Amino acid sequence: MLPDPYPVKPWRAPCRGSVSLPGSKSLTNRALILSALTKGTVQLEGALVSRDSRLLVQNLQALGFEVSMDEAKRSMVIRGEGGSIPESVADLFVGNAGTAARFLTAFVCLHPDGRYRFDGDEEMRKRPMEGLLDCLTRLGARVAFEGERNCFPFEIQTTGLPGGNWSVDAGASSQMLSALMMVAPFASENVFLSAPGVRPAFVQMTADLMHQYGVNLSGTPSDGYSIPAGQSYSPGKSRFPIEPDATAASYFMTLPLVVGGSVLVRGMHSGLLQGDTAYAGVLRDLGMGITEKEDGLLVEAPEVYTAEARAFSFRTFSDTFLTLAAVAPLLPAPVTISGINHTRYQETDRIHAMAEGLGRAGAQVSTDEGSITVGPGGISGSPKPVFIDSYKDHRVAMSFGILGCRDVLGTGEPWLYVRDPACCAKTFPAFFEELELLYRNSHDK
Ligand SMILES: O=C(O)C1=C[C@@H](OP(=O)(O)O)[C@@H](O)[C@H](O)C1
Ligand SMILES: C=C(OP(=O)(O)O)C(=O)O
Repeated sequence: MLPDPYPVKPWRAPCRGSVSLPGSKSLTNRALILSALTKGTVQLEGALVSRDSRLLVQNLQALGFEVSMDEAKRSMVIRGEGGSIPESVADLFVGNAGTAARFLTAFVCLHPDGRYRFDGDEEMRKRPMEGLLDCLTRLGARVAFEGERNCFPFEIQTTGLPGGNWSVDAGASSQMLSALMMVAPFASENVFLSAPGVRPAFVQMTADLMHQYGVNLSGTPSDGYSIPAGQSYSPGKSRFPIEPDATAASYFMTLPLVVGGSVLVRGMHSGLLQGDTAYAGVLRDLGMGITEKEDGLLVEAPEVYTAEARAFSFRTFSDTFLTLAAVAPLLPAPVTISGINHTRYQETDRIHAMAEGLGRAGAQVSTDEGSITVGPGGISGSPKPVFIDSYKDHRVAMSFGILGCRDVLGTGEPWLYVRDPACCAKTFPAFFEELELLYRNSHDK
């Protein structure tokens, strides 16, 4: 059990060594859905074992699928039902997992005569579902809301999916489009699916993974996709490897900026399916050394950072904006991060959470609806401890966990405390343990 609040240990030595990452959340949860739609058994290797993937596994089990998990081996075995959903009635709980919420809502609609009740955490009850529910309703589903309209909890009555033109307003979350793409091959006729203005990165990942599972679709995130009916999913091999999580990588890639030295982030490279690999480009722009090695990405602190104001759009890899925002006060000039208005409706209002935490740490921060600007300085050697509220958001906790590694007091004594560090369990249960391991490795003489 981690202490709460968690005192982050400041580093007295430059970083050295390597780190291994958990499996990608986005790929694990997509592969679980696609595997459940195959006609055979698929074993996922290197899968993410965390709250978000467990929720998807438990819900698939509640829907009658055979799914087993070997946590130590990071392996999951799923028996697909070829596009059928065994149970016609189930009670599903999606926690605060956006992927589970959106993917499963579309997935259950494959049942020709189903009735499913959905609920989630209090925070999930506020997250956007409207575009997806509107589209599914137009396709024949009926939704009864227990509380606020277009929010969890609700009961959805399903009738199977007709083909034709499907369009979805996925501006609030690209997961709504991904959810519909994955079930579209089982519609009764060919589907043309469009979502004008969608953020493309995770949609491209969905298309790529569908290809890897043997399904034909043509198009692009911005133009829409044609998805022929009558296809079936099969990865063409019984073991399917899951990439390491590129968003999780961002924390350790940023560590040398805070403490100096270098780190090898195992398994990371620019050719992964995950759009969040683009974060490496931001670090490179800031002057960090990024070298592709055979076994991962070597990230090195530069001697000096460019002392000019910087502006970055994080629109297509916004899960990593928190990582940069947290350490921005340590840079010599202001940093503006834009394109992130949608993150106000994720695990928490992320722009607010980051601004509030950085303010507590003494940083100069300004925000508007879709951006945050963080000035240099302000993280001074005040002996007063800084307590960071995680807002139950794993990425807030992990980002500030990296900032706390800077030895601002010059004594090695903790100055930054992360409240509710256990919220990392959403995607990276061992985050603080991995950070401590790297600390020990770097401080070993
Ligand atoms: O499809 C996915 O796996 C994801 C899409 C993104 O969500 P939004 O499209 O809601 O921004 C991202 O923030 C989330 O962590 C994972
Ligand atoms: C936005 C995120 O998660 P979710 O899948 O719940 O949308 C995230 O992991 O940063």
